[in-house]
Amino acid sequence: MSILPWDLLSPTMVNENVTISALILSLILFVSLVYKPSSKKLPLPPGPAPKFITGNVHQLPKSEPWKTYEQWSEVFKSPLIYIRIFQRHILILNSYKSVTDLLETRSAIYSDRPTSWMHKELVGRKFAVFNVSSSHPRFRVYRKLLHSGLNARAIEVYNALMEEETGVLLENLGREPARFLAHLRQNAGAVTLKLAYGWSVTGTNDPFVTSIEEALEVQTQVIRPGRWLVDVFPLLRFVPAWFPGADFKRKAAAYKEQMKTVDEVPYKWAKKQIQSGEYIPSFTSHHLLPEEGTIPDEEQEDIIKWCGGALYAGGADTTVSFMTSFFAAITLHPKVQKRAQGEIDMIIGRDRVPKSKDQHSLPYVSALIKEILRWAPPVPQGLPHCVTQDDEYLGYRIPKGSTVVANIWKIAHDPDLYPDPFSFSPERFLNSDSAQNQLDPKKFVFGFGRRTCPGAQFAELSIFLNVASILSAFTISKSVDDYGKKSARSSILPLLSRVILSHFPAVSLLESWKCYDCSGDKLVPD
Ligand code: HEM
Repeated sequence: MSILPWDLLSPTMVNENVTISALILSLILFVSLVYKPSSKKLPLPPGPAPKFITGNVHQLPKSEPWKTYEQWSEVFKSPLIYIRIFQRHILILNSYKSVTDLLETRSAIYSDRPTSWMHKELVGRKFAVFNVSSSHPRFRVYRKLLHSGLNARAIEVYNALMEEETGVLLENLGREPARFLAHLRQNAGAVTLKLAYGWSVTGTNDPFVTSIEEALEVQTQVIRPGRWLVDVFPLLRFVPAWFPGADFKRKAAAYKEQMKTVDEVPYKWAKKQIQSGEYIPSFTSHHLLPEEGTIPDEEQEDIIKWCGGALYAGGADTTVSFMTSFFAAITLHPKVQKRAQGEIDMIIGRDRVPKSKDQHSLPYVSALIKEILRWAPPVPQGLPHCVTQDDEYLGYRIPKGSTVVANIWKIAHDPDLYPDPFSFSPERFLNSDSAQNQLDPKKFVFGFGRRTCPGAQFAELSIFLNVASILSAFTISKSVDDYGKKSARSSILPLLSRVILSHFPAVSLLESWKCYDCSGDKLVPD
């Protein structure tokens, strides 16, 4: 019969030596069976030394923080970097492996969003799709609703709408190429507002687009890390608005009103249209008038409202960023443009522009789109996640509540994944043996785990239509200045054998494009 540890403590054992040895033995056994080293003993991931109160605020650059994160990752020879902004602890993931290991494989605990007292509580955005906590019951409902409205089959309903808006974009570019950034904005606004509410944008000064853009600009200020003292000292949220120095409370109230233009104002308009019977089918009408005929209650309406608002907020800037990078890339690489046009001519011909049904029949155009997503990812540091439990990874401790940032830009320029990462080469994704192709950037540019972008398929179709149609109708080239010299700007020139349009003036592209960040000065045009 085997002796169990507690048997060894039996009072029948009289020999004192035996008792002590047994005690020691049982203690060792107990410790080896039960005791696991506490993760608190593990070190935090490395990072630059913080200051006592402000942490690493002084080391954060004003722009392109993802490049600084990459440098830290090299200095500390670690894909994981840990920093602190006042009381906020931030883990930065600089490799595809760490991002998939944590944000995908352990997504059950890495899918929350960080708390922000000013933005979420005082400005009232805690129920916005982007901000809602993964532990809130609404999270699942939002995801389900967005998935059902934006999956590959559901978006077939919107093919005609997207094709129509691409036609408007071509017309605008042809008529007024110098204002092409405004046309790209109009296109993104038109597609997302029609999708969300059935609202038709008619020009570059659309009232909904203008007020939503202004509100989203305010949001950029509100979410700036370290901007609000209340995020550092949450107790300040109880200070009344009239109290001297409580300016943030008054600002929060004003921002709250302004932010309503993102979701409440267009939602109310759509609801009125739907009630009148004169409406264009949209995400909102589809959910307010479900096929089974049930009328949504107040709570369900609130959910539809927040989801509708997320479509513009998620879809507009990202698409514009992508399209701007497309213009930059194609201006700098005329050979790429020529090859893409050759493919369009050969497969689709010249008597029509590409349609949704052509999305998977143009391999070079698809590779070009992947390369733009990689070269200039529209959301270079993703959206912050938050870990809901203490965790351990690669021998490091990751405390519960840490904000987790995925350095998408670094992954997209990792030489181990993409040899010669700063050169622009759609050929990376064109190998006839697909196993030889480099990693498809769609695996990370749309985010991770339970938070991955619900609009990815819609976005892919929308950017395919724009890219393929522009290439089929125009040739984009560097502009020629008054002295006949090519400048670093881009102009859209008509290709005589395609749609014949008049000559276009130069548009200032590269300066504005730089802020989206790609590889900057290192670019070598063909
Ligand atoms: C090229 C275009 C786009 C890119 C690169 C992109 C990228 C992203 C990324 C990186 C995230 C964060 C995911 C995470 O937290 O891990 C995100 C979230 C989101 N995106 Fe997109 N997106 C694009 C277009 C769109 C479009 C067209 C829509 C809607 C029509 C959309 C709606 C959303 C929404 C609602 C979220 C929030 C998801 C959540 O927090 O649960 N996006 N997107």
